[in-house]
Amino acid sequence: MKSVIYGAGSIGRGFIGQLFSESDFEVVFIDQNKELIDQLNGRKSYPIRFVKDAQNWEIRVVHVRGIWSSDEEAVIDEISTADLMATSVGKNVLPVIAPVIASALRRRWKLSIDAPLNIIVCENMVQANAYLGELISGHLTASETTLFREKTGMVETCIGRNVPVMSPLLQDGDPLRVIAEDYSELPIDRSSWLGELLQIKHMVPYEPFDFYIRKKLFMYNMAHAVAAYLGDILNLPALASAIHIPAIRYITSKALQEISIGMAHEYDKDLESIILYSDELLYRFGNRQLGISVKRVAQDPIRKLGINDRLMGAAGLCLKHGVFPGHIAVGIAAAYYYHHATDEESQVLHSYIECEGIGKAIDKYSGIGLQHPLRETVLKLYRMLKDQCSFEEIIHTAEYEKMHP
Ligand SMILES: NC(=O)C1=CN([C@@H]2O[C@H](COP(=O)(O)OP(=O)(O)OC[C@H]3O[C@@H](n4cnc5c(N)ncnc54)[C@H](O)[C@@H]3O)[C@@H](O)[C@H]2O)C=CC1
Ligand SMILES: O=P(O)(O)OC[C@H]1O[C@](O)(CO)[C@@H](O)[C@@H]1O
Repeated sequence: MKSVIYGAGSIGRGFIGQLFSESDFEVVFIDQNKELIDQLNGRKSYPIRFVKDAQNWEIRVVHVRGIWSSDEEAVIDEISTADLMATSVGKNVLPVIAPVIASALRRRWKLSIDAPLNIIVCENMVQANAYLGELISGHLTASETTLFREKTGMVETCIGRNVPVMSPLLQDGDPLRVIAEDYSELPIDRSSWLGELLQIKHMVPYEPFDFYIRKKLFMYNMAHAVAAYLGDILNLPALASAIHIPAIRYITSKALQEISIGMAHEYDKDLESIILYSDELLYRFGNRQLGISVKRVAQDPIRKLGINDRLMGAAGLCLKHGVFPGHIAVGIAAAYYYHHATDEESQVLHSYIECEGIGKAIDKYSGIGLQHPLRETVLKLYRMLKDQCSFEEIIHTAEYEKMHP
């Protein structure tokens, strides 16, 4: 049985590749990084080093090879004959790979391969599966779109394992090595899987799935983002260092408390178990060995400030249930304040704020218009950050705003 993974980066190699390989699939990676592909083809295996507190241990992922994404004919050939597929390229890259997947599916139908192809879409986004499905349909005719719906499962998941961007230090002498957390569950939305489930190690089908995807994005990713944007203000390179700063830990844990209440109400879940998950997150964020950088977590602030993404999506859910998300608002203000020479989106955001002002920016990018209940709070907090107020003053304001929404 053959699996194809589009994207041989942190999650491709550091998570999905391992699970597919350990489930006895051959793993074919597609990536634009030619050097990486050549190395995978030369060695047919790679190491994953798991790090936890002071311990670490290594496994070897075997039965792998690679295809360079510019060799489009080979890519189409591999996808058209795959038994299972996943993507882990980043949300912004999905429009680039969609036409190639469409061509591969067309080839598959021409070859009369009748078995459904399930594509697990491993990107940090609510309904990334539907999004990629629409992008693919955009390259198919009406009758092909019908075939697409009948024969392709666009599978929704949420990735809980954290895998850093690999630096030479983390690679520790092997460019193929990936460092990872040992968290292994791969939850999927059962209703989006077509046909009989394949046996994939650690894959757990859930139905309904909404709770799981929102728990990941609005709790894990939201809290990670809050800590990262605040950590950047202190020029901290490592996320683990940020979360060990008492004021940042306090704001992040209060933001988690806000969304925990929102989530418990929205999904009629036991608050205690959600709070336990929040505590687990704060602990996991402190894993220094994992080498997660502030820059990686903070990257692409425009995407992360989107109305349904981790910050505004979480804030919206809180407001829906009568919880004023004053501490999540600190994260939103800090994301608008984020400005890095190497982060394109932060450059665009910064220029827009310079020209049009922060008021117009929060309306345009996060839908925080004149009537929005968070508007005054975000504006106030943003200005405080700009005036270099201390985190203690920011916390004081966030708490005042909570009491006087
Ligand atoms: N790293 C993590 O801990 C987690 C990441 N995710 C999500 O997983 C997805 C992938 O993230 P990472 O693996 O961290 O990113 P990454 O940057 O490490 O990997 C992406 C890979 O895709 C390749 N790529 C980019 N454009 C391509 C193209 N046009 N054709 C072929 N290959 C291309 C890159 O060369 C790279 O190897 C993202 O959507 C991310 O939000 C989700 C949860 C955890
Ligand atoms: O991958 P994105 O969407 O840029 O978001 C980064 C977040 O995703 C992760 O890679 C894990 O979900 C974290 O490092 C961080 O919280």
